[in-house]
This record gives sequence, C-alpha cells and structure tokens, in this order.
Amino acid sequence: MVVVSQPALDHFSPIKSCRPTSSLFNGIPMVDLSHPEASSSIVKACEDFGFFKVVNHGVPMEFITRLESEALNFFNLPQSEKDRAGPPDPFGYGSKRIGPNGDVGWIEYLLLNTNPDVFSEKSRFIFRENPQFFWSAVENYVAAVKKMAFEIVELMAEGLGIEDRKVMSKLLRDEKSDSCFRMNHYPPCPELQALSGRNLIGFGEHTDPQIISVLRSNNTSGLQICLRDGTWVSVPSDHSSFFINVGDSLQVMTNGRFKSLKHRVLADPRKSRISMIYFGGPPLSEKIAPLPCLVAKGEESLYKEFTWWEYKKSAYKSRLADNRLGLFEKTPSQ
Ligand SMILES: C=C1C[C@]23C[C@@]1(O)CC[C@H]2[C@@]12CC[C@H](O)[C@@](C)(C(=O)O1)[C@H]2[C@@H]3C(=O)O
Ligand SMILES: O=C(O)CCC(=O)C(=O)O
Ligand SMILES: [Fe+2]
Repeated sequence: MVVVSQPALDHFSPIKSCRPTSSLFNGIPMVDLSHPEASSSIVKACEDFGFFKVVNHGVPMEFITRLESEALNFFNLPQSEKDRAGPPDPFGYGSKRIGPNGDVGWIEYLLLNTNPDVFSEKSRFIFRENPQFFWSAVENYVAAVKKMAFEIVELMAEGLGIEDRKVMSKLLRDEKSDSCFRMNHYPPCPELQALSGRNLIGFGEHTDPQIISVLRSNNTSGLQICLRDGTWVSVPSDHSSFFINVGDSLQVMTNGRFKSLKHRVLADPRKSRISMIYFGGPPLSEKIAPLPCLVAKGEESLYKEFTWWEYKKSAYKSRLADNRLGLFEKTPSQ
C-alpha cells in the first residue's frame, strides 16, 4: 500500500480527488454544421444529452491555435505577474478558488467579459501590461465562436419548429448580452497521482447558468459529463472540434424539454489541459421564461418568473454543485 505523507496531501487540500476513469465515452452526438439535417440533429442531441460535438464549424484553425499559444504564454508567466490580474471580481485571473463561495479546484483561469465596455480594471491590465497576451487573439476567436453560437441557436429554433428563428440568437447578438469568456488551465498533478493513484478535481460538478456554452480544449481529456442515469463518463478530447452545453436558461426557455448538463473536469496527472469557453447569456434585464410556442395548450411553465439578473445574482450566492434552477421551479425537484 502507498502511504501518503500528510505534508504532501496538505499541498492539495482541500481540493477533492477521485479515482481515474479510463473509459472514454463514444456515444457523444456529433453535429456537422454543414449538413442539411443539422437542425434536427441539434434538437435530438439537446433532448437526449444536453451536449454535443460540432464539426465543420467554420471557426478558422489559425484563430484557435493563436489564442491557445497566447493563453499558454499567459499561464507560463511568473505567479506574481499573473496575480496582478487577480483576484477575480468575477473577471480577471483566478487560481484554485472558483467563484465567491469556497469552491476550489486544480485550476487557474482568466475570466473575461465579452463586452469590452464592461472590462474590469483587471482585465484591462492583462491586455495593457502583458504585450505577450494579445487582445486581438481573444477578439478574433470570440467573434468567430459567437458567430457559430448564433448559427447553432438559430438551427435549434428551426429544429424546434419556431417561426422566428432568431428568437434566441437575438439575445446573444444583443449588444447588452451578458456573455463571458473563460480560459482554463489545469496543470498536471503528477505528485498526487504517484502518491495516491487518484486524479484531482480541476473544476467541480456544475451546470452552466447561461443559454449556451461553447467549449474547445487542447488534446488533453478531463472533461466528464453526467449521463441521465447519474454515471460520469469522460469526453474524448478533440482539439479541432467544439463541444456545446445546454445551459440552465435554455432549459427554462424550452420548459424543460432540453436539460442543462452537469459536467466537471478531472486534472490529468501528466498533461496540462487548456480549455476556452464562451458562455452566451441574455441581457441582464431579459425575462427568462419558456418560449410561448414551446408550451403546449393546457400546459404551464414549470418555472417561476425571473430575469437573467435575478438568476445570476442567485447563482453567485450558490456553490458550484448546487441545483441553482431548483429555487426557480414551481414544483421543486429533488
Ligand atoms: C461557484 C461559482 C462559480 C460560478 C459562479 C458560482 O457562484 C456558480 C456558477 C459558476 C459558473 C459556472 C459556469 C461558468 O464557468 C461561470 C463563469 C458562470 O457563469 O457560472 C462560473 C462562475 C464563476 O466562476 O464565476
Ligand atoms: O475546462 C473545461 O473543460 C470545462 C470548464 C467549465 O465547465 C466551466 O468553465 O464552466
Ligand atoms: Fe461549465
């Protein structure tokens, strides 16, 4: 038996760990955005999983590789320099702590508002004083990913048989859209693996609060999703594709037809993982409610009335793993 010394464990405490799962899940739906049937595949994937992979997405590979290398440059800076861009408020650089309520993970990250008008001072610092870290790389990448996200929600509306195909995309396209962009770095954790044979939790289980999340990572796996039967499965990494998550707000807008997906990230013992996620949210004042055309005659909304601002305020009072939507359900689920 391997005896783990207390000082070694203290280094990771209180970050949780779990047994490594070697099996990769091969059942993730794949949507080819250039296929004529893409809209119905999107709807099916959202109903069955709340998650799917996108190929033929139209985001230029040069934007992807450039941003990844800029992100690596940033995360390779000395700790004292990175700390000047933090702590997150929620925007800026953060390390180990996720959110304001005591969640921790084996992670460092940069969280940015996609609207440059609302850049926090810290975000300004990152780009003004770190010439290695190019704002233009973020701008090009985010613009291309947003375009893809708009197309995906428009195809979704089409697949759902909604007359106004822009009903969701206009919320993301709105100049007041409350969207954000996150770059995560999960350093390797060889010591713990050697000591205990376990993987550190990089980002604990949670659902994303927004409408849609668009994720891309390097070729290091670690992302896991929770299937309907409660089992956690690992998503095979694919550095040239994107992964889409249904967020809590989309669950509400479809009156529960699509479910937001619980996911988490395990750090790899040997390889670092870099991920970049665009979280598409509505304007703060927007009412989040089931789209009337998705509520059948005689049916009711499953949710109380709330604005995105009210939901976000409540989300920021919650812990990562909390069932945030539970507070807004008319009939609370367990
Ligand atoms: C613990 C928290 C971090 C988070 C805000 C929260 O209070 C609960 C939701 C978390 C989450 C998950 C998805 C995104 O990564 C994120 C930016 C978001 O909008 O909600 C994070 C928040 C965060 O890291 O600030
Ligand atoms: O880093 C990842 O792959 C996923 C992170 C995540 O779920 C998040 O930032 O909300
Ligand atoms: Fe997430």
